[in-house]
Amino acid sequence: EKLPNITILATGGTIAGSGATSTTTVGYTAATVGVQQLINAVPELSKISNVTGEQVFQIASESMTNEHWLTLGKRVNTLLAQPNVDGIVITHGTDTLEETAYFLNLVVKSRKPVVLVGAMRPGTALSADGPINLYNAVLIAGSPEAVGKGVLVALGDQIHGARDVTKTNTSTPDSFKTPELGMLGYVQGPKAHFYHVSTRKHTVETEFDISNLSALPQVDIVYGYANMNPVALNAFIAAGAKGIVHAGTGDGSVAAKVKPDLAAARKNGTVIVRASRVGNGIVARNGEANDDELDFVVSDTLSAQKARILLMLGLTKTSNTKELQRMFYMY
Ligand SMILES: NC(=O)C[C@H](N)C(=O)O
Repeated sequence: EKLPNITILATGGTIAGSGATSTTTVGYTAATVGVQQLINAVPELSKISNVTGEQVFQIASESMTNEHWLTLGKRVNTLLAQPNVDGIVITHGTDTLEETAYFLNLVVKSRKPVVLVGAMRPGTALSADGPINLYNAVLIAGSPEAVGKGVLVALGDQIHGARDVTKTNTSTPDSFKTPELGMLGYVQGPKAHFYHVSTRKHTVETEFDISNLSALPQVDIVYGYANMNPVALNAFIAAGAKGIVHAGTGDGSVAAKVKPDLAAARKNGTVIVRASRVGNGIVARNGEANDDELDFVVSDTLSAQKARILLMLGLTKTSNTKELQRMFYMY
């Protein structure tokens, strides 16, 4: 039987981290180990695939930028256009892994599997989770069942979809979950078992094209809380934000002290997306604010950090808020 050809793109993170002792599970250094060493640590990979490694970046994922995303997205598209590449695995820090996954879910132009993988413990730790997670990710990326399912995330023997997965715990190994909307499946056997797919469009079905982009429009997030004031919002506007995601309290509610400035920002041309800090549920259009009158967009169920990504990509196509709202209900 012919083994699938999988390219591992390494970007850093804890999966490439090392600590002082085997019990160092916090306070280690992320992004120290190179891609070949990650591959060598899992000799079982050669039984399930022909793996090739490529070091794209070597960073902790809290330092991920829009420019990193454009570089990574273009590299993924170039590789997947080659007939001798069957799938891609991306090793990544877990802090922004869900954001990179969702970005790629919207801009990868291929049905071939793309699987992001990270670890909550550095490779030097007792029960390091990186090696088994990497093995699972390569297995998924080489599975015919993973074709056409959008960008996937592999941690803890589970398969998650890029749109809905999120990091839910600062430090425990079971941190990655898809609350409420549900994960896609398991790795067991060793085999990828799928049970769910998202109904939202992704990869080859989207209207986004990054091939000629060297930057993305500036979009920032303002966070809602009791006693909130409009200082951060206005600072972002003054710094040139083309879009603002308002991570509001509850169903995306906006404090009375902030609403006039948010409305003014929209009148002056900034696109406003109302999201929620809650983490689950739909932000109701014309619920906690009169979005039709204020000309705001709602995030649907996207978290603020993912709404930021969709708004940036949406703004590369249009600044029409009806069109942008359509995208938030489509992706
Ligand atoms: N577990 C991790 O990977 C956390 C690390 N700070 C990162 O995102 O790069």
